[in-house]
Parts: sequence; structure tokens; C-alpha cells
Amino acid sequence: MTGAAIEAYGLGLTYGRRRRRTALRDCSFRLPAGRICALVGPNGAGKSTLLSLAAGLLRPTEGTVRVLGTTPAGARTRIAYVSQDKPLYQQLTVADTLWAGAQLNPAAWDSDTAERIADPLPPEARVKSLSGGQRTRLALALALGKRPELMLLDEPMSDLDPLARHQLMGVLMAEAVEHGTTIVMSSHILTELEGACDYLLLVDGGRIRLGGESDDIVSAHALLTGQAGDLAPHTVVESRTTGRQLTALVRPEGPVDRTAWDVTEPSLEELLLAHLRCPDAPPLLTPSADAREEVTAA
Ligand SMILES: Nc1ncnc2c1ncn2[C@@H]1O[C@H](COP(=O)(O)OP(=O)(O)OP(=O)(O)O)[C@@H](O)[C@H]1O
Repeated sequence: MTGAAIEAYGLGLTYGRRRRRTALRDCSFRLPAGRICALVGPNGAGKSTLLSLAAGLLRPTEGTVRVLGTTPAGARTRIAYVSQDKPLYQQLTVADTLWAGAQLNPAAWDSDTAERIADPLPPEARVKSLSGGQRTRLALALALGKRPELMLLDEPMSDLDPLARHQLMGVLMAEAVEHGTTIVMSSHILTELEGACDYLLLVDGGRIRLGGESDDIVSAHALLTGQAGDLAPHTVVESRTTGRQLTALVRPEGPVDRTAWDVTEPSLEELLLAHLRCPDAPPLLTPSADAREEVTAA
């Protein structure tokens, strides 16, 4: 398929030889290019593993992944990856780090963007003297300066103060709009992602549970409230009873009986939390996220 930033088919990764730990299993999905995608899931779900596979830092133990129409290794110059621990050279100064970024990316380096993002940092400060949030800012300056087609960001906002978070989220979104950059951003802060991301991947227990346009995923669900009653024929994600009142998150399979139920649209956060509380709910991929054909070897 064309126009995909990431395509995975049966993708899996098991760490270790003796004490094997399966981090991802049988993940098939497609992320169209140009999206800002939230990658969400509980601790240990497999988000970092998925990002590392897409960045070409890990090789799958099963299945395949393609990035920007080629192998992750083949796309390396077109990808920027910011890992959770933001590895930077401790001895270099901020100015040296930006200079090194320019030398390593001579064809596409965007010094204006990189310097604008790094601006609040003292140029002569050594990386080892920066705070966690300041290092994140420098790592994002390097990533954006590279002018990548795909940015893979592992919890990029977790140690930034609210003002810096707001500013850098704005920069990321402007970048996506102006240059069509695809951004995949893992985070635990669901409210922050709700306004910023137009695409969603929910990973849980090493599997993809939800994938697709956030709006389409939300509108595929309904919150029903009423007297305890029959929820058939709808697919039930979660149902809870308080006294005689039943509240259920369902995927409607046909018209909902509005004489029996109050019907509202769930927020993205309500929807995600319900899926996390109910791991047996069936997965849902919208048509654009559905990778039906096996991609060629990674
Ligand atoms: N290097 C490793 N060796 C062995 N197991 C690992 C390694 N890295 C991750 N794992 C395991 O793989 C699983 C997925 O980890 P991963 O870091 O991908 O999760 P995550 O969704 O990014 O979690 P978090 O939200 O806590 O960052 C976990 O069970 C973890 O313990």
C-alpha cells in the first residue's frame, strides 16, 4: 500500500533467549502518512518496543514492519527518534550538540527550527548540567532540526513544565501541518493527547487493541445509561451496574433503542479507560489502520 508511514504485519518481539519475555505479539496495523498519532497503553504494554522496532533499533522476532515504504534501516535518515532516556553526549555543550546535529544531517538541517526550540537553553551549558526537561528540549530540537518525515517520540512531554509542554506541542503540530510530518507520540497523559492527536493506537499486553482516526474510534462507540436491560445486539466493551442503573460502553451494531437508553458519546479518555479495564473487549481497527496484506520482509 502507498502513503503509509508505518505498516506492520504479525509483528512481534520476544526479549531474551533463556528467560523469554514477549513484549509484542501479532501486531498488524497501518499508520497513514501525515497523521499525529497517540500511542497509548499501560506500563509495560509494548509502546517503547514498538517505537524501537519502527526506528530500526530492534529487529522483530516475528512478522514484519515497514516504514515510509521501506525497511526501518533504509528509512533511517528520514526518521527522528527520541527515546525515553534521551541519550545525548554528556560532555558536549548545547551549542556543540546543535552543531553536531547540523554536521550529521547536512542535506536537510533546519537550523532556524532547532535554534528556536533550544533558545531558552544557555548555549555554553554542558548537557550533563541540564535538567531532565532541558535535555528533552535539546533532544526535540535535534529531532525537529533533522526535518524528518517521521518522528517517533517516546513520552516526549513527561518531564516538561506545563508552559514548555504547551509550546513544544504547538511546534510539533505546526511542523506536521506545514511539512506533512508524521508524528507518533507515546504518552500516559490522555487529556493532553486528546486535543493534539488525530490518530490513535492503543497497545495493551503486547497487542494492538484500537487503531485508527480518533474521531472515528470515538464515534464507533456509545455510552448507554438506563435500567438494567438487554444490551444485545451491541458489542459490549464494559458494563457496570449501580443499583438498578446500568452504564455500558458499547459498539452499536445497528440502531440503539432510545426509549430504553440515554445515549451519549464517550470522551476519548472514558473510552480508553474502559478498554484498559476490560482486556477481553474485541479489538477495533478502522479501515485506514487495517493492514490486510502481508508486507514484504523487513
Ligand atoms: N531490554 C529488555 N529486556 C527484557 N524485557 C524487556 C526489555 N525491554 C522491555 N522489556 C519488557 O517488554 C515489555 C514491554 O516493555 P516496553 O518498554 O515496550 O513497554 P512500555 O509500554 O513502553 O512501558 P512504559 O509505559 O512503562 O514505558 C515489558 O514487559 C518489559 O518488561
